[in-house]
Amino acid sequence: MARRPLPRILSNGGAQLARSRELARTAADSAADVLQPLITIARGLGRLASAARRRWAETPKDRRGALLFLVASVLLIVALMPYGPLLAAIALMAAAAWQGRDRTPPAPEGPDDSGAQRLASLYEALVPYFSLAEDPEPLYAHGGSWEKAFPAYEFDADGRFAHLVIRYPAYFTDGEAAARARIEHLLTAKAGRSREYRFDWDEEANHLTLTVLAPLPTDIAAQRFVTAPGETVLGFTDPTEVHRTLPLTQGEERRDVPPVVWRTGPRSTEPHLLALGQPGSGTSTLLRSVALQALQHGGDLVIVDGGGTGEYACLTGRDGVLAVECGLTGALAGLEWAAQETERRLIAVNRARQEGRPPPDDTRRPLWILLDRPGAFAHLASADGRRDPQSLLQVPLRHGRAAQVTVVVAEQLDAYDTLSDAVRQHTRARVVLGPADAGLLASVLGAPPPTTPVARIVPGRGYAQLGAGPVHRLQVPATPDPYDDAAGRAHREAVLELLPPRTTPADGEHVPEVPGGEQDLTAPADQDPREPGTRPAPDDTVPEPATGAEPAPAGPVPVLTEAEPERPRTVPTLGKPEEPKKKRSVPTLIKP
Ligand SMILES: Nc1ncnc2c1ncn2[C@@H]1O[C@H](COP(=O)(O)OP(=O)(O)OP(=O)(O)O)[C@@H](O)[C@H]1O
Repeated sequence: MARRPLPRILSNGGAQLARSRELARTAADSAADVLQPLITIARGLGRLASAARRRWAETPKDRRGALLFLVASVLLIVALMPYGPLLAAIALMAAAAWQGRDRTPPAPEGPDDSGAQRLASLYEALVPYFSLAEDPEPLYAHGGSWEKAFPAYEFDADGRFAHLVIRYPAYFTDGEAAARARIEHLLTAKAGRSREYRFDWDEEANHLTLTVLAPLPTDIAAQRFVTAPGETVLGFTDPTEVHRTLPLTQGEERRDVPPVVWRTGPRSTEPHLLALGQPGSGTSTLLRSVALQALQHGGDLVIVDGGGTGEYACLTGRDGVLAVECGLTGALAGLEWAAQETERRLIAVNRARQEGRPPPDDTRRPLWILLDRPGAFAHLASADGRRDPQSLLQVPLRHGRAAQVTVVVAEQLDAYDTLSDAVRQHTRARVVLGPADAGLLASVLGAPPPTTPVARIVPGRGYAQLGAGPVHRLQVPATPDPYDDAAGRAHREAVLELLPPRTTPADGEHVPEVPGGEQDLTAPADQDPREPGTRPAPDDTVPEPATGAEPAPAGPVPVLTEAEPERPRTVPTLGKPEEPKKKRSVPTLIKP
């Protein structure tokens, strides 16, 4: 059953409190509107009373008696006159209303001088794009007035555009990407290149709205996100883009941030993910973040690291991590096992369905195949005359969804062409991190982002698109390698806290302690903490892997012989009927 988060008011009250505050503010505004005349009269009475007090204080003491006598006489005459008290009350109220009127001078209409100058210069710059010689009543003409062209505008404290609505003539070809791009480019230049903008084209009304976007938060550390099983937070985006927020903690601070949530599993329409980026843009960090979340939801992980830099060493030997492979031989073995496991699950699920039983438990635990830089292996494999590990992803990619198998591939942008067709076809969830021009983004994501590229890109910053959905700006939570001394200590500690305990090693197996591991983040630089966790490629050869579509020969799953005592599960011989009652343990890929 999906785990529901506690009502927020019980934990920190953030969203609920904000909603209550909003309601209270609306009620107060409505009440203020209704009670406005009363408020004005009361304010006026107060002003009259203080004027009377002032007058009394200014009157010399010897003349106060005469003044008092005069006031008393007036009051007496008024009281004795027919309708006197009524007329006096009306006069007093009128005087109070007059005195109590709002005297703040109205805000000046229109922009100040510098704003007007900006609008006029932008108008002139747009004339060549939005005018035609044959137009008898041009909206844009040199020396014309910008008032009709810009129905709404706002400036920030520095006098730069914060929001702008632009009208354009109906004949402008707003359906053409190139024509739009020219206008967006010009507006970006005129509004300042250092910021990010969103452009919304209303083709029906011939309106273009420019909105300045605030930078996405870069200080969000890895943590237990409040998500349901099957949901993975890829990162965080703009509040206008998604209708959901996640409660986050940052030390003492709590806040709600809109996430980009990717759904996996049998009902997902984009069950596999491809993350691309320039070197250093943060794709490995994204994979680490996905891995930690998968482990949080009880998934099993097979990690294959083509980069070979040991960035996943912190996961080696952890409960739920079946393998962290960084050599070609290990990668082939791990991926072949994953392909066979996918087939086994499919057969088991199918058989259960035919027999009218629910799918067996050992097919329900999510299996994640995380592959970082497969292009490096493709090159090695072809040089060595061996199989490209990517070919083993065919079955998990094509059929993994029904078998709770999810594939995540990270690759560098310039190696996009080295990805197999299966990877490109079946990874419908896409992320691009780091600098990339609009054309490249459109070809990788499927649609161009509706925002301008950012001038200075921090690691983990990019765009995400899930299936045919909108393109979101994305900032991946900081999930550094905890053994990377260059990363911030708080962020590394946050990752260490999320790591599951180490799996109890099977007989004779020794998972070495990582020097300076969880406790000591200040290990000397000359110690390489990554080394012990990673498994170098063994020299021995692996059995020639079976093709994804063909059933594997009967016998043990290659290389993977260690038993995991806590979670015995059956691994049937692929393509053959499962032998009743004969159980084999799930292989642990850590040690041959
Ligand atoms: N979301 C993020 N927040 C903060 N720092 C990040 C983030 N993503 C990456 N970094 C930092 O940027 C650096 C590069 O990150 P990472 O290794 O993940 O990039 P990469 O794309 O995998 O590069 P390469 O392929 O060259 O290894 C690291 O120091 C990492 O800590």
